Amino acid sequence: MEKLAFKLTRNRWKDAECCSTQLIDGDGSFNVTGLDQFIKEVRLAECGLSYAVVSIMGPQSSGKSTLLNNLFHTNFREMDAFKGRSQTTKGIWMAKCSGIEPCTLVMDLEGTDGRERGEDDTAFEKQSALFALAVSDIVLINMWCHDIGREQAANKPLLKTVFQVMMRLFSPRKTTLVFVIRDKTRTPLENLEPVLREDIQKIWDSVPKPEAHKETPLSEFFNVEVVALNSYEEKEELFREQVANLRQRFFHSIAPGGLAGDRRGVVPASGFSFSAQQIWQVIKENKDLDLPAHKVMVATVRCEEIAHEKYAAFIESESWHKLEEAVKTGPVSGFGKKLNSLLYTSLSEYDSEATFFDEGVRSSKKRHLEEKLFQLAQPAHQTVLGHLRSGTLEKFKEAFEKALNGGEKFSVAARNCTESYMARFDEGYEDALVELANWDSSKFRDKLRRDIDAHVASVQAAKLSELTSSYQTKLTDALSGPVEALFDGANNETWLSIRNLLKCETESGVSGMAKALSGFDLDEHAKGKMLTSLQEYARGVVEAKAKEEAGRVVIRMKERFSTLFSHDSDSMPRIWTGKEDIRFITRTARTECLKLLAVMAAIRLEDGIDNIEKILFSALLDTSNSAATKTTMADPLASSTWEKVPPARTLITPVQCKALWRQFTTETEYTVTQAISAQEANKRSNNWLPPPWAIVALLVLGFNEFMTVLRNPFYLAVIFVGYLVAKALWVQLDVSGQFRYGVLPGLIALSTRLIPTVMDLIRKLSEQGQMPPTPTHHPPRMSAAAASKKFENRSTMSSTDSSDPDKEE
Ligand SMILES: Nc1nc2c(ncn2[C@@H]2O[C@H](COP(=O)(O)OP(=O)(O)OP(=O)(O)O)[C@@H](O)[C@H]2O)c(=O)[nH]1
Repeated sequence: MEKLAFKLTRNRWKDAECCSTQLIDGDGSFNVTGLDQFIKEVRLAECGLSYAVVSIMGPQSSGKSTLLNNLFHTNFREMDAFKGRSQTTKGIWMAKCSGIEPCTLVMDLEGTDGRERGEDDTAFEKQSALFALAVSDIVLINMWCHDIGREQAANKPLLKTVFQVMMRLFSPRKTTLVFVIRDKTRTPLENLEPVLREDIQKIWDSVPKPEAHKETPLSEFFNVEVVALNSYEEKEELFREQVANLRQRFFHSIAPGGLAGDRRGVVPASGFSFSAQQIWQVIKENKDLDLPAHKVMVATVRCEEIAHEKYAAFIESESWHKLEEAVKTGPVSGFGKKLNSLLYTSLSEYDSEATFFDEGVRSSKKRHLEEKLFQLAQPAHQTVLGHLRSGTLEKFKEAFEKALNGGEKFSVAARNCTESYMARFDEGYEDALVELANWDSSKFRDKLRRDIDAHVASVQAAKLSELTSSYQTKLTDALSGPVEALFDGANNETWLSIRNLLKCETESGVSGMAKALSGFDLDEHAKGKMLTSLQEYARGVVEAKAKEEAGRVVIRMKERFSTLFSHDSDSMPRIWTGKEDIRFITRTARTECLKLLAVMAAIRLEDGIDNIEKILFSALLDTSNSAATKTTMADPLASSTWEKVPPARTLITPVQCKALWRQFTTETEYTVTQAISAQEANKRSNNWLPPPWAIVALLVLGFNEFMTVLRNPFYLAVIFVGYLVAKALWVQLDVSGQFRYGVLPGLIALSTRLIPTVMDLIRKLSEQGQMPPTPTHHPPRMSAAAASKKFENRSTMSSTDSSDPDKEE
């Protein structure tokens, strides 16, 4: 039905094309589709504000369509003259005036006073009149010439209606009313017009007006023009001529001074369809029509629509898709310009389409569109900046590492690389800058700067830590071994030597590190702190070593005691022959051990004298300080602190010293006892002669037997042989050696060795008896085995009693 209502017809006006559509049907339904199609066909949207709308009102079958078709070369349906007067135009029709500039639309309204609707049905008449007044710039009022001055004129109710509804338009636009007098009589127009104007004024005066317009003249609302035409039916030629003249007045009707009224309420052409729909809806709902508010409303809706269209077009555009995809994979060269151009195109399209709408609405909707577009595009921009930031950071790291590996000073490398890569970021930042959006993306720059600084700081921390630990290792190596060696030979000069060593090594380490630190961008405070820390570390190494040595002081003391006790002044091992003064040796060794204990008792890295050694000697070694004295005096070691030595520097407290000394003496006592035992045994072994009284008694009592033996050579020989045998057995059995450890062990050892030794002797003697006499005087050459055996025997003999030369003989 709606499709049918729209027709594109080639009318009788030769080459001109005329479009027309039924805008509102007889039932008051608005033909939205038909109108939109019509607007598209006549390309009304492109007209902006350059278009005009003309309507015609008048009694039914008064030749309205005929007039419009002749005047605007349209193709409205006309009544067939031969069928009689009946209604042909239902509702409101619209067509484009052909050949008139600017684009002029004309509306043919259903005739008033129609028999088809019945006498009382004036609702549609009023509605269509109000619609025509709200939408049109020019309203033609078609009237019969013979109705002028008549009380019962057909157009009187129509005019009343027009004036009444005009009051319902808030701040209405000034409309031009062109009264077209049809079937002009011979009465000249000059005479007819005053009568008509009088009629119009009367009607105006009779119309009830709101308080605000009580005194408002007609001219405030309308420009009244009067035109008279001869009868179309009777004087067609003349009619056409007059119509052609009238047509001229519709050219450039919207220009200043043109036929159209003021243009205050005009809506842009692209909003015409929506505006017309809304006006009709308001009229149908019988509400007051506030044209200014309506204009804003139309602007709002249309601007919103345009903005939405532009936004959708932006999203769908291939350029945007490409750009959006490209930024996902990495930085895009010229991103800012590309995005800016896309945004600019979209916004300028909006501007050009919405240009004729209310400025306030237009700007606000543009801002909204901008916001939406920016919101859509900003993530892509941020992605680009994200790529730029992370890429720059990675490149910075590489360049920085390369510069450091190339031997550049840390601070110089850090400064140069930072400046260079921040500048590169700024270039990329500029490239990605979207002028229209002017997004504040400084946070990316700030973040990059923070990341670079953090990286530099972390590398610096690592390098400094590396440097510190290298110097610490150097100091540990330089101090640990020497300090241990110094403690090993602890004496009164030990701590002085340690202090000198510490000072020397610390100074060397600190100066080396200070030189290395000059390459870093450190303030004096931080530098000083690091150097102090190194000094403290060196001191710590010494202190730790001292603590470690103090922990094993008893072992050290025992070693020292053992060395001094068991070796003489030439470091030769002692043999306890009995001549040694064990007491003196023990005391000397213990004195040295006590010195060691005194050295290890406290850390002495500062100059200063303490009396630890004195206290230890007086308490532990001084023999004059007898037990009696000790009982009367307080024990100087019954304390947990040393005088003049703070607890932090104390390694072994007095009480601990006492306990350690006790442990030491107990553990070394056995060595001393062993030495004493060895000495006594030695003495015993060397003292085998009987006591002198026994010798004297033996000589006195055995004098006669002795003389008998001396006088008898046989006895002498037997005694001599017996002596030799006994002597051989003594040597073989090492009798003196066996009895060194006591009588019982000596007897047991001898009993086990006696028989084998006797057997061996007999065997040797028998071997010597069987040996043939030597042919020469030279000593016989011994076989290797015999020589070896002899050597063995000699060495056995010498080892058993090397100190006794008689035995060897
Ligand atoms: N007397 C006279 N008749 C005319 C004139 N113009 C047209 N007519 C005739 O009037 C009749 C109605 O013409 P339309 O143009 O259809 O009139 P209308 O006002 O459009 O009719 P509706 O649309 O039905 O209201 C036709 O028969 C025309 O020939 C004129 O100037 N004088």
